[in-house]
Amino acid sequence: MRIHIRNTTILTMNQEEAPFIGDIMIHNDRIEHIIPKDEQAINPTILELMNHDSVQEIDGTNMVTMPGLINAHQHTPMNLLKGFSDDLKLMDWLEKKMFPAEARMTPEDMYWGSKLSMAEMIRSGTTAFADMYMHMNQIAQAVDEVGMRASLTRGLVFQEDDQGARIREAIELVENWHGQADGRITTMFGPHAPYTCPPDSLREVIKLAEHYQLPIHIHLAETKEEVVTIREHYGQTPTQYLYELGLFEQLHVMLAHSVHLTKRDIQYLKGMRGGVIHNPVSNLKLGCGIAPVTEMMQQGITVGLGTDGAGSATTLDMFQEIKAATWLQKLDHGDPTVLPAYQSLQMATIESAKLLAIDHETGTLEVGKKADMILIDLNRPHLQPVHHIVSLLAYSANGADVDTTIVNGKILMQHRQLLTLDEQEVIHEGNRRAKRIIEGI
Ligand SMILES: N[C@@H](CCSC[C@H]1O[C@@H](n2cnc3c(=O)[nH]cnc32)[C@H](O)[C@@H]1O)C(=O)O
Ligand SMILES: [Zn+2]
Repeated sequence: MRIHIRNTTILTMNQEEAPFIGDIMIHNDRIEHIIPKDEQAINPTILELMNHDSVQEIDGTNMVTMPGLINAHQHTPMNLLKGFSDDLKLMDWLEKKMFPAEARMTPEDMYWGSKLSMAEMIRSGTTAFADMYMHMNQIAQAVDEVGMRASLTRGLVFQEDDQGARIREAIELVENWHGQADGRITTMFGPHAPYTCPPDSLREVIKLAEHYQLPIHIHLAETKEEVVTIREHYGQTPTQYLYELGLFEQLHVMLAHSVHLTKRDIQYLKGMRGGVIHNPVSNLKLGCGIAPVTEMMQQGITVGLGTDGAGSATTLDMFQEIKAATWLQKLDHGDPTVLPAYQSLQMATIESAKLLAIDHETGTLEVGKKADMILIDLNRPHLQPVHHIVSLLAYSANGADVDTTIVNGKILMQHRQLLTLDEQEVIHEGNRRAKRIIEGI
């Protein structure tokens, strides 16, 4: 099965390669050819291939084709809790609203909540995401059916009883789903956060991750309160707490937030495998603070982008995260030259791919990589005139400008029509379930 994207402006996100007009040939799940226009005439095999009748044609005229966006930190079923509880401090929001609501959520709620998030993500140009939640089997099922790429983690909190059940669920997820769904699903282990994971529990999860040779996905230093709590309990910063437990010795680690870091904390993270997931909109909305993104990048730490759950994020539109990330850093440093447009797009593509340990497969458009890409329609007033495409994409585009979304060589949305899920059914089911879950909280 081949798909030929014709006459499109190609932004490969491979180093600082400038956008160019050309064609892309997809063969099954991979990128087979990327052909600049001026090379087509001298390449008869390509021309012969393009005119083959079994090729599905996509007219990419007036569209930019770029790597799909990668949301490196999500709690997808929380889309059912979007707008249910806003304007609260994190721990109040978590303890008084989220945890009670989550206690009512059934495995089927996770399936439909995750599908509602995936509908929103596909529409706004996200092709891969990292999820940390519970009842992960149903979420994996939804990912398998819808066709997205996902890194899945069973989030582990150790404040309540029956920890065994949660650990068993985490191991089942890894054993049943890692590498499944045509390789689109990968898995990690997820101790929730320093303040919900005492040392012994954290050591247990680290041992598990080392045994399975899989990464760790954890929240870190999101709020000032967390820093105070950990200092009171352990006399350390949250980062030092993780470092002393040996978290960074062998494992690939994804650290969500990492807002409140001292200079010494950043040194602890220097040279780590994996890196930091920056969630600027969530940090803004929860009043958490501004993560030291520029400083971490200067130390060579990989920094990708995520939205966090729809409970604390406002939408799952990664174009919004891109804008918030670059504009926050410019404001924080009083310097408009920090985190320029191209670098902010890299955070949402290849840098997030590195965090999910899938950058060998996706994150840039290169021959041989997986065919995960989006087509953005420039033919609209807010994206014209086209002086610098990279600036337009970083500073002007939004999720509604995405016309087509392709994952693993399969078209999930074309001309803004979702092709692998029934959007009205998902909206109906999501509403029905959300009402029950939040009743009386
Ligand atoms: N509550 C579940 C664990 C789910 S893991 C993911 C957890 O992270 C929580 N969460 C979502 N966003 C944030 C955030 O920004 N900071 C910390 N926790 C969050 C979310 O509400 C959820 O409880 C259990 O008891 O097994
Ligand atoms: Zn989170």
